[in-house]
Amino acid sequence: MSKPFTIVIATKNAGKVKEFAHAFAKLGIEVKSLLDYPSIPDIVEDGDTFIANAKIKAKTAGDALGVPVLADDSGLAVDALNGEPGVYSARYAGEGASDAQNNEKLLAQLADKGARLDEQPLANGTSLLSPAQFQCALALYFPDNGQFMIAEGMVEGVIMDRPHGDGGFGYDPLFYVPKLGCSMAELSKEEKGKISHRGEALKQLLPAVEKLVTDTP
Ligand SMILES: O=P(O)(O)OP(=O)(O)OP(=O)(O)OC[C@H]1O[C@@H](n2cnc3c(O)ncnc32)[C@H](O)[C@@H]1O
Ligand SMILES: [Mg+2]
Repeated sequence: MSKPFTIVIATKNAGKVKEFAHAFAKLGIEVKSLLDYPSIPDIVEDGDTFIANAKIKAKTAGDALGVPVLADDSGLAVDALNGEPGVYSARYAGEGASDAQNNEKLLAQLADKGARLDEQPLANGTSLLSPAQFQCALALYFPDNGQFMIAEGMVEGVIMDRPHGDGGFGYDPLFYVPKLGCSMAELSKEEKGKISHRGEALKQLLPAVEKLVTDTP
């Protein structure tokens, strides 16, 4: 049996790695991440947009490893906070902040603004605070010709005043998905992948990744 194709994802986020591994496993593709290549130094994400940061991560890792690399830059845009935290989502509560610290800061900022939707609270007493979107940019970089393929995805939700669920990562426990009637953290990887910003972007790049598999000797 031939060795499975491995794609490198330029991320150190274990939650993203699990989601990509789940999606690619169905195609018989294995996933490696920057957690497997500790010799690649931390990448400075100083772009103004998700696309710019995804390109920086994919190019840095792709040039270092000499193989095509996929990178994900993503985040949460909250209407009541004028689109914040946006590209600062990972470091909202400061450089190296944990998911719990970022979630706490998000709730504190929304409380400061007195953000609350007029609608009835959810059945479990939870209140809805502000519409929000998860956004994702993916960049697939080819070091042999310096070209990128880019895809974007987005999912609409509403920030709740308390966390629900223990799946996913990041802001998932605070992100209510109206069309499913639960939080993003209450979904399985399969369910999240079908509706998420990352799932939507990945769907667009899958044909290119499959071509990579068939073109690689
Ligand atoms: O840069 P890498 O190494 O990929 O990992 P990161 O966690 O720093 O990733 P980003 O720079 O793209 O920052 C995205 C942040 O946005 C949040 N985020 C992105 N996608 C999410 C998702 O599917 N669910 C919950 N939160 C998400 C989460 O807090 C991430 O840390
Ligand atoms: Mg990052």
